[in-house]
Amino acid sequence: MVDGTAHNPIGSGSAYALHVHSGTDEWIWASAVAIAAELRRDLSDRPRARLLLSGGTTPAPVYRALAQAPLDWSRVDVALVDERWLLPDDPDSNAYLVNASLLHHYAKAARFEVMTQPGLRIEDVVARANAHAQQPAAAAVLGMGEDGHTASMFPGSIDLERALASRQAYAAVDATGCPGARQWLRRITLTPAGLSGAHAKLLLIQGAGKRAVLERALADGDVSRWPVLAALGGGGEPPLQIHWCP
Ligand SMILES: O=C1O[C@H](COP(=O)(O)O)[C@@H](O)[C@H](O)[C@H]1O
Repeated sequence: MVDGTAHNPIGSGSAYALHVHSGTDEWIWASAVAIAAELRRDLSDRPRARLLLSGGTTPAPVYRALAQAPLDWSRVDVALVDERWLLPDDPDSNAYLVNASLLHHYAKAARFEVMTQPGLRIEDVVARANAHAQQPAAAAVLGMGEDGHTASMFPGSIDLERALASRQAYAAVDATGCPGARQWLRRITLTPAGLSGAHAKLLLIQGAGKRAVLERALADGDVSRWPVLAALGGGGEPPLQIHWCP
């Protein structure tokens, strides 16, 4: 494990811990065990625990492993770090991914707060997400794109600065300007303000390409170029736990 401070835009202190795993299986199980430990910790001293999950192409195997953790899932609220402006039954939505990969085995008993619903405007969705975010998260599980985006905070997008500066936990964003957002330009994202209350933050990444992106981001230190830096801890916040494998 490597501890690092790098250029931390948020404050001083240990900003991250890098856990290097030898291969995919170890990465899957270590990440799942780490998330389960955070849930167990919150469940031991409060009635309910909140888990924030990302979508994308990376985390599904971790969620499938996490579903097998013997926790009191009936006391767990699962919510999303971000969502594309799609309904939960759309296979390209992050809700669909979480539903398909996590909500099985023991985790079937969890309560899943989807963001989007037929008839709700994006402003309503954000208002509801902000109301739910009053409950601090036991853990926020983040991903990172090859462009350095995390959640739906995309470098070069027209709404990035507004999301970074938001005092609300969630914001509606237009990701126009960043090709990494692909065709899903309208999105809802957790903001740095929303992330700051999480009791633990994990970043799950795989592959040499993403490791190189992470190292460039840490060396550069500019959160506008590398929104993943918004996830760094320090200054009293828990360090970001980065789980990586080749
Ligand atoms: O669009 C998104 O991308 C990121 C990273 O996804 P990946 O496919 O590179 O793993 C993801 O964390 C986020 O939730 C999602 O909306």
